[in-house]
Amino acid sequence: MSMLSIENLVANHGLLNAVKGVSFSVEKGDVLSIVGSNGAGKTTLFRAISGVHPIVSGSVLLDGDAIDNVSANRRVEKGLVMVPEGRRLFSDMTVKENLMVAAEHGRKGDWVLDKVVDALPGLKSIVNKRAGGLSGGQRQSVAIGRALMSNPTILLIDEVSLGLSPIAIGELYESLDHLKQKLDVTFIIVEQDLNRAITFSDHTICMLEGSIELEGKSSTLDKKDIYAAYFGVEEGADA
Ligand SMILES: Nc1ncnc2c1ncn2[C@@H]1O[C@H](COP(=O)(O)OP(=O)(O)OP(=O)(O)O)[C@@H](O)[C@H]1O
Repeated sequence: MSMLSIENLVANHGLLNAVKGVSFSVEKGDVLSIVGSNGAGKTTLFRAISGVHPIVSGSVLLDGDAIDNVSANRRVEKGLVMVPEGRRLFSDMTVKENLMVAAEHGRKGDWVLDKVVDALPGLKSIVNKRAGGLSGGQRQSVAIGRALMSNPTILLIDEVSLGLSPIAIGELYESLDHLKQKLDVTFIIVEQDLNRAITFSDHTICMLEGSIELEGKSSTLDKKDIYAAYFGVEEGADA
């Protein structure tokens, strides 16, 4: 049985059909990257899986059980945790306070403040700083740290590297690689940087206009095919 199965999921924004019957499964310990151009439906899909965006039809199954009627908070308690696009930190609170909020509301487990602070780049030196004054890389570290405080079994990270400097991206992926090896966590990431997405993941899905255009093992997918799927180029056309 797959750890997470998405079956024919449909989600709208008003009259706009943003996710058009998407299906895929993720096995325990697997890393899945979702790529696709702006507006492909990646964020809406993530939000629907997390329970913060309503689904029109289809189903989300966690360990074989449909969780469609389970609230977003309960999904976090079950281990399904999302790092949203834009990080969404409490700007007036310190890093530590941001992390402790998640500890109160998430699953209990090994991931406590000291361990989280040690696991992510640069957190130690900013733990008492206000989140509002942090750089993009620092904010992303705190956002991922906050998710870890909920002791996730499945961690969805939307737009891992968007808006970050190359140095911050390098440091962040170094930590994520480390976490991937050490942690019993299944990762699903949305990543604009195709090379990072492919290198970090076991499987890749490319979305186009709300549907899955291409999917496969990251190590065997041809980058040319991914680019074609990304931009919706017809087979045989010049990419
Ligand atoms: N709040 C909203 N209200 C109306 N339409 C929306 C809203 N959010 C997204 N959309 C539309 O839904 C579609 C899918 O958007 P979504 O943000 O899920 O795509 P995405 O692949 O995550 O793109 P991006 O990389 O730009 O975030 C797009 O056509 C987008 O314009």
